[in-house]
Amino acid sequence: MKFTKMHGLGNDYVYVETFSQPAPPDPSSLARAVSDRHFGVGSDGLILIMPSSKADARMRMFNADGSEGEMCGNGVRCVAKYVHDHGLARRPRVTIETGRGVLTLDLTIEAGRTKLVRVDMGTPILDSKAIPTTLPGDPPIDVPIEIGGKDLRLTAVSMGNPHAVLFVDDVRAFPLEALGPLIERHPTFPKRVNFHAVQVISPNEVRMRTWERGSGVTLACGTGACAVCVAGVLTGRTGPRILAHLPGGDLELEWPAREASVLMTGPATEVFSGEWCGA
Ligand SMILES: N[C@H](CCC[C@H](N)C(=O)O)C(=O)O
Repeated sequence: MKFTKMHGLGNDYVYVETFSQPAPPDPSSLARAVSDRHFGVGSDGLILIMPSSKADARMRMFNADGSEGEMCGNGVRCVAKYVHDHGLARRPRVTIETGRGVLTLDLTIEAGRTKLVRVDMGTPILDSKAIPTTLPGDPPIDVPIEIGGKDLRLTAVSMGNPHAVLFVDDVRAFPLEALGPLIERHPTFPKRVNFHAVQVISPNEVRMRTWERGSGVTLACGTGACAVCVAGVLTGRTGPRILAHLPGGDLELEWPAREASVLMTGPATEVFSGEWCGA
C-alpha cells in the first residue's frame, strides 16, 4: 500500500489514495498502526483520499486511536494539494467531499505545486444537540463547569466535528496534558470533544493550543482554529477576522456574519511517500 506523508502546520497524517489502489479493509486499525511514532510511520492519524460521485475527491479521516472524525481542516487542505499536485484535478479550485458536506478550496500554486489553500469550511453548527453537548445554550457560551477540580468556562461549537473553547490569560501556562483528556471524555460531550485553550492578544490575533479527540496534543487544528474564530465573535472577544498562532504555525480565519461560512487559509506540505508493508 502506497502512502504519502503530509502536514498542515505540523498536524501530520498518513495519506492513502484509493483512486489507483484498493481501499484498506480496516482503516481504523491501520490508523492505529501507521500513527505509532516508534512502531509505525508516525502521525496524528490516517486520511483516505477516495473517489467521489459529487466532488473531485472524498476525504475520510481517522485519529491515532482509530476513531473516525467527521472533518479535518488541516487534512482537507492537504487533500486538495494532493488532488491538484498529483494530477487528479489540475485546477486552482477543487471540491472535496467530507463529513461536513462538499467543501470548495482555492489553491495558491507556485511552480506547479500547491503552497497555500483557502477553504470555505461551511457554517458553524451552533445547536447544542447537534454539536453535541449537554451544556446549556445554542450555542453554549462561556458556560461554567468544573472539570478536574478547575472552574472552566466553555464555549462549544461544531465545524462538522465538536469543539470546546476556553479563553485563558496565559495559554503557555495552561495544563493542557492534564486537563485535555478529562475535557475530551467529560460526559457533557457524548461524542467526546476537541479542546482548545486560547489567549486573546488583540481583537484580531490569538494564540491557541489544542488537545484533539482521539489524538491528544497536536501542533495545529484547522477546524479548531475555525471554532476559536467563531467563539471569539460569539463572546465579543475578537472581531470577524483573526490571525491564529498555533504551535506549528499560523492560520488566517474569517467569519464575516452569523449565517456565513468560516473561511480558513493556511499552508499544506508534502514531506515524503513510501510503501506500508503491513507490519
Ligand atoms: N486536526 C484536525 C481536526 C481533527 C479532529 C479530530 N481529532 C476529531 O476527532 O474531530 C483539523 O485540522 O481540523
